[in-house]
This record gives sequence, structure tokens and C-alpha cells, in this order.
Amino acid sequence: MQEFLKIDHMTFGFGSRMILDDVSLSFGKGQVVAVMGGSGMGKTTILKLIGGLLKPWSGHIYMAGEDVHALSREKLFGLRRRMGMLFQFGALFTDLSVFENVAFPMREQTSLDEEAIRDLVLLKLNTVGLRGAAHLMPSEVSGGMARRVALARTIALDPELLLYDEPFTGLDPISMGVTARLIKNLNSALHATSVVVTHDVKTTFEIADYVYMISNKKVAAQGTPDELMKSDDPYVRQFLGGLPDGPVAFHYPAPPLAEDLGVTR
Ligand SMILES: Nc1ncnc2c1ncn2[C@@H]1O[C@H](COP(=O)(O)OP(=O)(O)OP(=O)(O)O)[C@@H](O)[C@H]1O
Repeated sequence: MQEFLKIDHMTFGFGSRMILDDVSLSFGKGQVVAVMGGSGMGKTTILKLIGGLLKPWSGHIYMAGEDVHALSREKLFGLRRRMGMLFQFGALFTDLSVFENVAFPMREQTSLDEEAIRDLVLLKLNTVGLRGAAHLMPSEVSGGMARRVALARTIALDPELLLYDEPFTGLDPISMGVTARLIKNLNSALHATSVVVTHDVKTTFEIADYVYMISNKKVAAQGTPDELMKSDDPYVRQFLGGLPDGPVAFHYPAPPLAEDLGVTR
């Protein structure tokens, strides 16, 4: 496997609160890699660190051999241009048509002429099955279609690295499956690397080549979906089974309920 992205012994936190403690993750070229874990474990934070929006306390992130946080501002912008980011809910610009939403990064970041933009936008929309919807406004398309438009916009400039934050949230099961297959197919078509942050086990395991599970500031488990399905690690079993009890407590640490309610015997 040729490595494209590497998180190397990285530690990060907000203020004095550590969120990630000495984590190392590797992402191969051409792979779809899922980063999973419970709410608040730092999954979105990892994407922001990769994108250079946050800086590690220690450790490094390398993309295509470049140390992301050692780059000049200009070089970082150059590197970011090689990334496509689909952040939570992938909001579209509501006052722009589907076509203009996809054209937006092209107009912002390239000097392509109108004709080239038109052809490219239609090609990208065709890839997600929505060429016929180019003239519609975001308010006229369904939630699942809007997510596909956002995907077309994410791949507008043929990124080498695709970062997805909860791409399945809020979608019905069919749209989830469609979105998942698109993520997989786009990754192959672009010869890219995709990082998918999610807690949806079923959909993710259908498309991921490799999975990292983050818990308690650490990589709690990792492997291919097959390996994890067969694992008897209690954390993996708890996560996959959606069980309330296990190594990860359901209750946030608290005094006894009776004490909080002022009940005495
Ligand atoms: N700007 C910030 N300042 C301080 N704390 C933050 C900030 N952003 C996130 N956090 C905290 O860092 C932790 C990790 O947040 P993050 O959004 O990465 O979690 P997540 O795993 O993506 O969760 P979810 O699945 O709920 O989106 C959370 O406890 C959150 O409250």
C-alpha cells in the first residue's frame, strides 16, 4: 500500500483539555478509510487538523509527503486546493442554482472560461446522476439529491484527498446507500484517498477499506471491516452492537442519583 496521508504521533486539545493523545493513523492511496467513534471523541477535529484548520500540540500530519503544519500560508492554500471537504450536512448556497453551486469552486479557484466551466459542471453533475437537475434551486431538490450536489461540488476540482464529515446524517436508508456507493466510486474514479468520519457502522463497513475507531483520546481499534466484525475486543463488540454497557460507559461520571435528587434513607 502506498501511503498518501499519515497522522504521526499526534496530540491535540482545546485550551488545556486534551482530545487526542498520541494517535497515529495511516491512509493509503486509493483507499476509503473510515474514522469512527462515539459523539465528541474528536472525529471532526481530526478532519480539521488534516485540513490545516487546527494545529497539533505535537506530532505531524503528512499529505503527499508534505508536513501540513510546517508549510507557509501560501503552500498550505496550495495543498488545500488538492483536498475536497464535505462538512456535516454539506450545506448548499440556497440562492444559487444546482449548476452554480458546483461551478462555485471553479469560478473561485480557477481561471477557466465559461464554456469549460459549463462542460465540467455538467460532467460532475452527470457523475452524481443529476445533470438533468442543473437548473433547479436547492429548495427544489430532496435531501438525498442535495447531498449528491454537495458531492459534485466537493469533486469540482478533482481533489486527491476527500474529507467527509458524517456524509450519511439525515438521509433515508436508500439515499444513504446511494451516497455511500458514490463516495466509493468517486474515490476510484479520481484515484483519490477518502477519509470518512461517521458513526454509521452498517453503511460505512460496506465501503471502507480500513477502519479506525477512536475512543478515550486513543485509537481504540483498527482493521478492515472483516477483521473488526470478527474481533472479540469488548470495545469493538460494544461499538458494533450499539450496546449501552461495556468499556465505554453510557453515563457521564456523576454522583449517585439519590444524592443528586436529595433523597436520603
Ligand atoms: N472550538 C472548540 N473549542 C473547544 N472545544 C471544542 C471545540 N470544538 C470541539 N470541541 C470539543 O472537542 C471534542 C471533540 O469534538 P468533535 O467535534 O471533534 O467530536 P466528534 O467526534 O466529531 O463528535 P460528533 O460525532 O458528535 O460530531 C468535543 O468534546 C467538543 O466539545
